[in-house]
Amino acid sequence: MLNIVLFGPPGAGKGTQSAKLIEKYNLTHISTGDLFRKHLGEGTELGKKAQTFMDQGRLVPDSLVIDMVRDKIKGDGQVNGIIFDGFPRTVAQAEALDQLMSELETDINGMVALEVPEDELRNRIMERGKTSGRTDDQDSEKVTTRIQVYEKETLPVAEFYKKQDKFFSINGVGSIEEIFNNICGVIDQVK
Ligand SMILES: Nc1ncnc2c1ncn2[C@@H]1O[C@H](COP(=O)(O)OP(=O)(O)OP(=O)(O)O)[C@@H](O)[C@H]1O
Ligand SMILES: Nc1ncnc2c1ncn2[C@@H]1O[C@H](COP(=O)(O)O)[C@@H](O)[C@H]1O
Repeated sequence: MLNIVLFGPPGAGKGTQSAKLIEKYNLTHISTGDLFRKHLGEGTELGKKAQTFMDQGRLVPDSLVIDMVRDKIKGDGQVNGIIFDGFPRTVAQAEALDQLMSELETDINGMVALEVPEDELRNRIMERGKTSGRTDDQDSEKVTTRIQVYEKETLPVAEFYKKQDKFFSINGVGSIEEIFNNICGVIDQVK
């Protein structure tokens, strides 16, 4: 299996690049944000529990996220590999993912981090908010909270993968194609 964590702040381009990567490498896409939005749309209990946190731009509690990812992976059955997008977002989630990978007798090949300056992130998110229907995209204060939460709670996850020699940084500014080619360069190295 080829398992990649696509990492970066809100608006860095993880979803955009994931769509291209799953096609090229025949992988499964697990975006915890997309999964929560699906639960929200279907009005499930999990969706209701996640909504308050998502509306405020805060992280959904680890136990809910980890159980959802475990169910998704086990439910998907045999796959070629997985692109994780927006997960893990805390060190506890990263530890749980390692545990999950070992249960499946596989491992994370690498983390690819998209680096994008804050001004550019804000522009991208506010632009996306015009059409995404995401309430957390349309309010500048919520965007600020999401970026602060990323810096405080999520950036330490990069250290977790650096310690395992699995961290690769990519410039996330430029054309989508150019960034894609650079990510593929890393994946071809770790696969
Ligand atoms: N290289 C790029 N240059 C300019 N805009 C981009 C680039 N890549 C993606 N975008 C745009 O920026 C916005 C955010 O991209 P995307 O949704 O892929 O980010 P994300 O990291 O998945 O965000 P989030 O974590 O908030 O869901 C989208 O509107 C997308 O079209
Ligand atoms: N891995 C996650 N941990 C906690 N909370 C999460 C996680 N993934 C998504 N969320 C919640 O959903 C929104 C939107 O996520 P995007 O990745 O930006 O689509 C996020 O702000 C959290 O509230």
